[in-house]
Amino acid sequence: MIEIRGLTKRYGDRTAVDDLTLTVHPGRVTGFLGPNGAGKSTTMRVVVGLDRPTAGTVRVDGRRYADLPVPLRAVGALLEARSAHPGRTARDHLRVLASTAGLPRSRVDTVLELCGLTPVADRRVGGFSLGMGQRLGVATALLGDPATVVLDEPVNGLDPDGVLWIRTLTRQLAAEGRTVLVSSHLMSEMAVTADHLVVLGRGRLVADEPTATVLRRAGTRSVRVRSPRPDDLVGVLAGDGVSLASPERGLLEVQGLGADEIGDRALRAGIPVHELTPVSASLEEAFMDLTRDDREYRTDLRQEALT
Ligand SMILES: Nc1ncnc2c1ncn2[C@@H]1O[C@H](COP(=O)(O)OP(=O)(O)OP(=O)(O)O)[C@@H](O)[C@H]1O
Repeated sequence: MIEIRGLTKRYGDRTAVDDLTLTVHPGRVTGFLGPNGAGKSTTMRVVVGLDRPTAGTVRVDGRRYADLPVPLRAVGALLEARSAHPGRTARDHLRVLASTAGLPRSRVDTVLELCGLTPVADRRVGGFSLGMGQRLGVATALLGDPATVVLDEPVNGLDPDGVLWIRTLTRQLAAEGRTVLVSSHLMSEMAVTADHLVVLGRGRLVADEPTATVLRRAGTRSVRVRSPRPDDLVGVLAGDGVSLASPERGLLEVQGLGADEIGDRALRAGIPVHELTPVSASLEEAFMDLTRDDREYRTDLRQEALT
């Protein structure tokens, strides 16, 4: 379990993480979402002891990172910075780490196999593709058979097979009862991988809830209604909690009422309706809504949303 309490991290006058309180529970995959610069990597670096908090505490299985007897056994991490020496083979890289941490040598073969690296285990890391490097990073994270696994953007650089592999692996790790925190800036990926979502915006917690709840909320956003008597329709629909917009004459976008209620009210008032269409938000739109006020690089995100 990861317990983050009142975590603030500042770099000079820039606040990367702002009073974050969060518990990441075992037995499920927690997706850590947020636009670029939201503070995900910083939080993860603090969790694994690579950065010191400006304020607040982080505990893994009830202990501060510095107090963990064998950190690699407690928490394994894939972070953005590559640390493998390019001249070493994957197997040697893992062997050195295992012997430094006092881990059994047998773990090296186990994680090579788990990460699909057995066929390339004796190749130099310098010649690895981005995807193979990413797999080696995951192998390194799992070397200590840790109860907590932290993966920062693990699908970056992976081909579709690799993406599927990460999805299956993270779910398997969670099913084994581990605590699994996986960051991404893509809601669509997290929606199919994570049981629970934590969303950051500008270093602050924006959402912390089951993926199913986010998806349900993203379900139906508004209803498009076409009528030759839009003004009369506005009269019967307007009210508390209802918002109405008319992007063109004869067309209303209604939020706060379901299609059935709108149809019933129109019928009672004898107003003809020519179209009644519930409009769903895409997952990316739901995510954009959650973080609307918290985006640091708006144009970047728009471009991503289009791809
Ligand atoms: N070492 C550092 N020195 C100065 N500023 C930093 C440092 N690391 C992060 N920041 C700043 O802190 C903020 C949060 O960055 P962070 O990398 O944690 O965000 P992120 O959510 O992981 O985004 P990304 O997906 O782009 O990595 C950003 O504004 C970033 O520029």
